[in-house]
Amino acid sequence: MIELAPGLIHHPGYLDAAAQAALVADLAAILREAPPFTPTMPRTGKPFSVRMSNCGPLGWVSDRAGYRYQVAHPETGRPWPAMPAAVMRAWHDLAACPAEPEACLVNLYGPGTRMGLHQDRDEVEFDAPVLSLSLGATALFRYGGLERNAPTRSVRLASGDALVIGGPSRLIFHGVDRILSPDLLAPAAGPALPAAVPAGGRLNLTLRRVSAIRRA
Ligand SMILES: O=C(O)CCC(=O)C(=O)O
Ligand SMILES: [Fe+2]
Repeated sequence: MIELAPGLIHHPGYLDAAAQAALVADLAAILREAPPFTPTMPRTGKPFSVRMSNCGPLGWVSDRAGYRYQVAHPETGRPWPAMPAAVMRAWHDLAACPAEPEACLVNLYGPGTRMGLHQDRDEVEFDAPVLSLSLGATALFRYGGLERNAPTRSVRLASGDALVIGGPSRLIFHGVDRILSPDLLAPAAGPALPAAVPAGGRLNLTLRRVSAIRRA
């Protein structure tokens, strides 16, 4: 494990090849039950380039009305599928949090998809970390400080990597500059991703505690 900044902990190769393949199979079923949707920007309605789904009791959505968590898929109206046991295990293993995660956002990246610099701040509880798991093509992940204009660095997130965004880094600005094509890397790729993910693409899961942790 590598502490990139206080509370920002990279676990390269956290999931081995077998665990990645098993998680991809779980995600294929989740994406059939809760098909990827294209979120749009608040106010402008401009579409994101990343497509999304969720699992767990709550899911993150965005449209003209704003960013929010909700219990149902924005297009099917159905509840989100349950979080796979493997992602719950990763949370218990890495999050150092007394409460369960409530949302697992599933981001689908194609080779040209980016995600602009942002903070994850739609949750009520910031004492819990955000736990990220990556599958498929490697991403160039950018992270900075608590102000948008703070200096930034980047790290490659490869298939099987976990990243804990917590503690003093919980509200850092971060984003995905680009998805690296497999031929630039050795070894390439990771497991074959579900059909809903574009060829040469990437899946990223972020587990989040949304509501306040009840303290004794
Ligand atoms: O794909 C990633 O590595 C980051 C995703 C992210 O920042 C988010 O979904 O809020
Ligand atoms: Fe984020």
